[in-house]
Amino acid sequence: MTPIIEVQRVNKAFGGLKVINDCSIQVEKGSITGMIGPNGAGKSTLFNLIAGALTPDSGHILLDGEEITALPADARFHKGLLRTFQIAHEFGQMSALENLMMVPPHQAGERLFATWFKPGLVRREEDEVRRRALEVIDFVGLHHVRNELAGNLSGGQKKLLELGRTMMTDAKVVLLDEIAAGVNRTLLGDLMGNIERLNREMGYTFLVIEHDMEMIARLCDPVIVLAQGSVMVEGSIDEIQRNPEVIEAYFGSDAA
Ligand SMILES: Nc1ncnc2c1ncn2[C@@H]1O[C@H](COP(=O)(O)OP(=O)(O)OP(=O)(O)O)[C@@H](O)[C@H]1O
Repeated sequence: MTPIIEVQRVNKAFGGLKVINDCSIQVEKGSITGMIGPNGAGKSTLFNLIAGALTPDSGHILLDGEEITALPADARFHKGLLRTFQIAHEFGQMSALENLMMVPPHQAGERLFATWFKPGLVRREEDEVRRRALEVIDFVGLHHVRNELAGNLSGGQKKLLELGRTMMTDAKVVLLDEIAAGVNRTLLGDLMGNIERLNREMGYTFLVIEHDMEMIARLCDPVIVLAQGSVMVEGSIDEIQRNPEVIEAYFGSDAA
């Protein structure tokens, strides 16, 4: 196994409340790893620690073998670790396509001197960004609404657009936080299909927090179950669903 994310014996408390408890996980490069657990288990806190929105009290976090524990979120982003919905939300008054074109950092068009002295270069880069944005909008199935204002898209279409914005970056690892919430089943099917394709065809690794078990079952292997801030079990969805400890944690002792 080649881990792309490693969380090593991480602890995090808020005031007196210990939320992450000597927690260690590994996410294998090229996997779609799921993370589930009862409410309050610490899933979002762990995501915040991995993405850099929070700093651990102790322990280490590695990306592709490199220690990132002390790096701020934007430095982690530039290393290819991306949390969806971390990029600013869509610009409602711009079209879906323009929203994708806004994503690439350091566009030459934004550099004043480049605009003055190298207009040809700026135009070429803009053409390239536009070509890529058109490819991406096809990929996420939003070609038919590419010229609609992003603010007029449905909630599910906005999530597809967000996934598209992820693809405009050079992300290697994407943290998906409860993306199924509020998305209708048809669009959710599209979203899952696109995540699978990004994984298979473009080598993205995903770490997914999700309450929607259908989505976990279709996409994720392995699945990590977090309880009280540390890993309770890890395995395939079938192993997880048969595990008496997991059943107990979710449904109480009566169900075990
Ligand atoms: N900034 C904070 N300050 C104080 N307590 C916090 C903070 N963030 C989270 N907590 C507490 O930490 C615990 C774990 O929260 P967290 O959101 O990580 O759990 P979760 O597994 O993501 O839960 P859910 O499935 O309900 O989203 C909860 O008891 C929560 O109240």
